[in-house]
Amino acid sequence: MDKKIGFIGCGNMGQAMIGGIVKSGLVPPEQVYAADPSEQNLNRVQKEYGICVTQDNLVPAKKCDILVLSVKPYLYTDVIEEIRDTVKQDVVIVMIAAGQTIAVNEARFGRNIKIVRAMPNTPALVGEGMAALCANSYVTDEEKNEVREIFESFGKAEFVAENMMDVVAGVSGSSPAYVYMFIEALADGAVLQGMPRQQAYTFAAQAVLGSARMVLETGMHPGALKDMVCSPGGTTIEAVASLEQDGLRAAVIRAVDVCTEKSKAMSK
Ligand SMILES: NC(=O)C1=CN([C@@H]2O[C@H](COP(=O)(O)OP(=O)(O)OC[C@H]3O[C@@H](n4cnc5c(N)ncnc54)[C@H](OP(=O)(O)O)[C@@H]3O)[C@@H](O)[C@H]2O)C=CC1
Ligand SMILES: O=C(O)[C@@H]1CCC=N1
Repeated sequence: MDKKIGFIGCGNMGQAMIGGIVKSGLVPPEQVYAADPSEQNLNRVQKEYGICVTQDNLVPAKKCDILVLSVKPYLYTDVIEEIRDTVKQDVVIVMIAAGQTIAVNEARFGRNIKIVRAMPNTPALVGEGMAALCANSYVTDEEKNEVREIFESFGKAEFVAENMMDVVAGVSGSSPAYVYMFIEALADGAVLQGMPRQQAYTFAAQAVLGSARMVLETGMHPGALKDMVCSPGGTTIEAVASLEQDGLRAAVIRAVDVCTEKSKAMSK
């Protein structure tokens, strides 16, 4: 891709996306820019990925064709105020913040600005991200495809209606955190039964990875895949019955629901 891609904010999500883009070879590292106040963050990405780094937000604003606003949601007002007179006329702004709507941010730019709203997740760093995208009417189909290509360079990406973005936060933006809790708990269970901790993380994480791939690659219903593991009178059904009793499903459904509601509340 012959485009310069910039990041304003180079924390957890910015670094995950930068890592994903550079590792995929979508653009050479010298076409990727990151601005952040933290020298430590900048040194890390500069050393690891060889991209251009700066503490001045106006550098990527001036140079980049696609500019990702990867700062915390509450900083959007100030950052847009800072960059809006410097960005290229036809720049595509990619907003990844939870609860930041296209309409509110169009108004902050105060002109017809191209905006793609996205909700990615940190597994982008290892090429297994999941992102939802939506765009305003100023973004051309070609530009939508370019932005999709960026997100697909480190995982899967789908365009959705903007009113789906809150639930995307609940089901894939935030859910890596719940999955890590599940992996940690699986490993704790194994440690309780005598397995060394590091080995327990490998066994737990590989079981989760393999199960996720079974869902995606076989296309089978998750319930049918679960049934294939449960031998009658065997070990698994003991564990499944115990999880049902302890409310695993209800807890997870509630977690996705409160996360989605929080994202909706942040939009107001
Ligand atoms: N983390 C995740 O899994 C996901 C996050 N997001 C979204 O990504 C955005 C960033 O989140 P995350 O990466 O977790 O947050 P982080 O705090 O890890 O990263 C934000 C970075 O922005 C820097 N920063 C602060 N002020 C400015 C400024 N004025 N100009 C430029 N950079 C600045 C921060 O520096 P300092 O620390 O020195 O303040 C920090 O390095 C959020 O809006 C979030 O909603 C979306 C999907 C998933
Ligand atoms: O916790 C948050 O608000 C961000 C958005 C999705 C994941 N992390």
